[in-house]
Amino acid sequence: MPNKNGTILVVGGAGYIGSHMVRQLLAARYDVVILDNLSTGNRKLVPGGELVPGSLGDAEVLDRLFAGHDFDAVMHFAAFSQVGQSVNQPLVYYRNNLAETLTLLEAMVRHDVRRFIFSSTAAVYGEPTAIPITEDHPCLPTNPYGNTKLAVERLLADCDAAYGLKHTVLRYFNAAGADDAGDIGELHDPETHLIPIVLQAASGLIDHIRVFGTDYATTDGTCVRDYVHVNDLARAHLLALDALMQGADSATYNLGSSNGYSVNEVIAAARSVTGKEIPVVTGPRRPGDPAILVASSEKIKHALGWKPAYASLRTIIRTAWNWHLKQAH
Ligand SMILES: NC(=O)c1ccc[n+]([C@@H]2O[C@H](COP(=O)([O-])OP(=O)(O)OC[C@H]3O[C@@H](n4cnc5c(N)ncnc54)[C@H](O)[C@@H]3O)[C@@H](O)[C@H]2O)c1
Ligand SMILES: O=c1ccn([C@@H]2O[C@H](COP(=O)(O)OP(=O)(O)O[C@H]3O[C@H](CO)[C@H](O)[C@H](O)[C@H]3O)[C@@H](O)[C@H]2O)c(=O)[nH]1
Repeated sequence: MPNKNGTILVVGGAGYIGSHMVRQLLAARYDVVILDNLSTGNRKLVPGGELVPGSLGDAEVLDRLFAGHDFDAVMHFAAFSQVGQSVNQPLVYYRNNLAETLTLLEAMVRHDVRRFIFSSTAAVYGEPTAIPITEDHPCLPTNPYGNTKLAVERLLADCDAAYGLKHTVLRYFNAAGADDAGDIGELHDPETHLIPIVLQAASGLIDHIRVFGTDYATTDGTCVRDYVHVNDLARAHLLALDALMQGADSATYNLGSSNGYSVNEVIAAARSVTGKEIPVVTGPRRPGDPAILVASSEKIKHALGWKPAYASLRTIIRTAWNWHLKQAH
């Protein structure tokens, strides 16, 4: 049966969040083309659609892609996203996250594709002055990664004004969990995110989890974050896509659960879900980590009716554990 809803280019669709997006788009009967250079992604995460290996900074590849398909919209997940690495290699980050995105936007304008959904981040806010963080909180990133994302946000606003490029900016807080089927999930090498590392410690793949800092001004001294399920992130994109298809104006939304959990609380929840001991050692703060990041997601709730379906941290961890166990076998 032919797909009826449209054709979407998913850039970075072989990555963690992008692969969950591809699955939801296919389920919602969109045709999906994935552009991914597999730099941090993995072919085995791609759940369907047409994978075109290549870089979004390659104008020739883009021209061929846009000439060969009638895209209704582009979803852009491709980026490097390790904060610490961005501090040491800013040129690599500005090249990959900003310059390559410029090439993609140029191709879109050239081929008259004017709907765009962008994966931004809580890192655009920097050190928050108020919690929960609303979208009108000042944007003062504290690292090059956040700077590159904010630069793209500003570029998008200018492209809307000049070329009518309608876009939705989605500022994710901490993406976590895996699809319930257990066949796609977080697969980074090296892994830097808390929950997958905690689960590696639970299964004995690593000796312990190191807690970065126990002297923050939080209830137990460890950093507080807002964990949001990867399928909830993908569902927000579907809602944003629907809105853009119906002529919505450009908008910026936070995506979080609005609940904050400390690193110690995440470890405790993981112990309870896995039934494993999870050895912990404490270490110094990781440079650049704000003490508390918790989203207000009221704006997208009101505008698009989005609400996380995976509301509890335990449920989120359970889906990640399910994926982790299937990986091991
Ligand atoms: N994971 C999180 O908690 C989180 C939080 C906030 C924002 N984000 C943003 O969400 C997006 C997806 O994150 P993720 O965790 O799925 O990352 P990921 O590394 O798993 O996925 C990124 C994908 O993009 C591809 N890619 C990177 N550069 C490319 C290029 N130049 N050309 C083509 N493909 C390229 C990679 O191969 C990979 O498949 C990123 O933009 C990230 O900055 C992630
Ligand atoms: O081995 C570890 C790994 C992480 N942490 C702590 O766990 C918390 C969560 O860390 P993650 O690395 O999982 O996530 P971040 O909050 O650093 O980063 C997330 O949010 C950022 C925005 O602030 C970016 O968007 C980034 O891409 C996204 O993964 C932090 O307090 C971190 O210090 C540890 O204690 N030990």
